[in-house]
Amino acid sequence: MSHPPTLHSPLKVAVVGTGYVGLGTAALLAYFGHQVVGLDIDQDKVAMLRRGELPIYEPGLGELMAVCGDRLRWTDDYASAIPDADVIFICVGTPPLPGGQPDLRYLAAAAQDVARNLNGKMQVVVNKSTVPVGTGDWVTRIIEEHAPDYKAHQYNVVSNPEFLREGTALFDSLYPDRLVLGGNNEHGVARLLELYAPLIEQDFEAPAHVPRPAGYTRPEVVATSLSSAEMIKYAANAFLALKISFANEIAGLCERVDADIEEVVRGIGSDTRIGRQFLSAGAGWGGSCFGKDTSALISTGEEYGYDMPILRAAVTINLRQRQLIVAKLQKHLHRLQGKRVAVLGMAFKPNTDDLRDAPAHDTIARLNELGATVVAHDPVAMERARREWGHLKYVEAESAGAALVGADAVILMTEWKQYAELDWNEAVKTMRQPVVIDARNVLRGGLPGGTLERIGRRGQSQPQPQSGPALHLKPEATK
Ligand SMILES: NC(=O)c1ccc[n+]([C@@H]2O[C@H](COP(=O)([O-])OP(=O)(O)OC[C@H]3O[C@@H](n4cnc5c(N)ncnc54)[C@H](O)[C@@H]3O)[C@@H](O)[C@H]2O)c1
Ligand SMILES: O=c1ccn([C@@H]2O[C@H](COP(=O)(O)OP(=O)(O)O[C@H]3O[C@H](CO)[C@@H](O)[C@H](O)[C@H]3O)[C@@H](O)[C@H]2O)c(=O)[nH]1
Repeated sequence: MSHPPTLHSPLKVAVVGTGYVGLGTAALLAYFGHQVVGLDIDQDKVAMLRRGELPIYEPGLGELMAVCGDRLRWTDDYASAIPDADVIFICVGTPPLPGGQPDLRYLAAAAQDVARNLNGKMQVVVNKSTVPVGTGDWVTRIIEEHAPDYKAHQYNVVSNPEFLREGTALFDSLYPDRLVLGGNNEHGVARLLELYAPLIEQDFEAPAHVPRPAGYTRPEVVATSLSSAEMIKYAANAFLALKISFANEIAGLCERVDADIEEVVRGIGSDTRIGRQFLSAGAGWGGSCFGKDTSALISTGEEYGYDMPILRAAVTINLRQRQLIVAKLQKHLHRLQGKRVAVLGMAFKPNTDDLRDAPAHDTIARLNELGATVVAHDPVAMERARREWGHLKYVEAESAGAALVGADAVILMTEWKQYAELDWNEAVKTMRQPVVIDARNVLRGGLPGGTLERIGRRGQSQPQPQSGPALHLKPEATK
């Protein structure tokens, strides 16, 4: 493991909320040499972190934290974290309310507790949570109301939205495309530039387990107004979600006209104006952000009497995509009552145990409704599913191979590397009916002795003779 940089002016940082974003922020800043305290009201989380355990599965994060030593500590006590901090990041959750708007109660509570513990000496409050435009000003007002030593304009909140992806949080944090800093608090923005200097200059030794990619130089610093920074975060996620829905819509047409979405995407994505990323057709997007943030943007539009038809369509296509998976199953198995269906992958994407808005949830729920017996497996999310998916009926499988034994069909829901690397030609021989629904377009080639359905690609509706071409991996699936 490599060593962190020697900072000329380490700052004291408090990170409020130790979810994916809070942990990523705390680890990054401590790695850069700052003194960081992570604060959470969830005492179990704090106890785990103090024991050196991670409450989430995020590759490489534990290793990075381990080299930070006593530059990184954890607390549930605002009074021990806030008064000493030069910079305070708010990273609490903003989950969706039933109407689509974000629930800002955690943010309000955190802002009040931060305010009550400020020391009146030019501390900088930074919002990293994803919030609707105008929220930063609202947080400033909360601080004005609750900070005992408030001085006019001193605490104007700075917005520093986060763009990390779960599963690759460290890579995204160490080598970001851009750093967005929004606000009219000159002192605050200057402090953030100082805090992020190692990142902006790329003046740190890359950790051995997250090497700097070839050709990467430094992030672009995008300085904006507070409102623009808040809007950038939503617009970025909405655009990525839109790209995926576009690919899925075209994939549906490909199936009907006998074209192949993978070839089409390669063809359009090689145009640099379009780009190849986020055009993988499949079960659609899930996770804690895309669904929540597209809904939040649509509901902000509604607040202003402004319709957002493109975004509404992206959401509709995403829902349709989830239904498509079971429809493909019905095409081969017809009535699903009493059929045994293996589901490989529960998390919303590989390399995370996050189950929020995972497409697998809706698939299992629908299979439950239709009376199928579900056998499910995930390399890391099984335990979390036990806690969070108690309302679903499924049998846990010990391994992917075990899930397939005696099954009438298998749905590959999450493109975990180990699923792609299964010896599929052998595995399907253990099934009662060798029907494979590849909902992430990971498997290539034919499936001798089996029936393969994919998204937007020519499938293989009948078992092929054993002499047919064997399956091999899509190259990206092994990265
Ligand atoms: N998950 C991601 O990949 C990601 C990426 C970019 C941005 N975001 C945004 O960042 C924010 C945080 O997301 P997350 O996924 O890290 O959330 P999370 O739900 O994983 O974690 C939030 C944490 O905040 C804590 N918390 C709640 N109220 C608190 C309070 N008053 N004081 C202290 N701690 C409190 C919770 O106990 C929890 O540990 C959200 O707005 C999200 O949209 C998330
Ligand atoms: O071509 C693609 C790419 C992704 N997905 C799906 O889209 C979802 C989201 O994937 P990804 O964006 O990789 O993960 P997140 O961790 O949700 O990250 C998104 O949401 C975060 C929270 O706001 C942002 O910070 C990130 O920049 C943004 O990429 C997952 O279900 C993926 O399976 C596809 O279906 N096709």
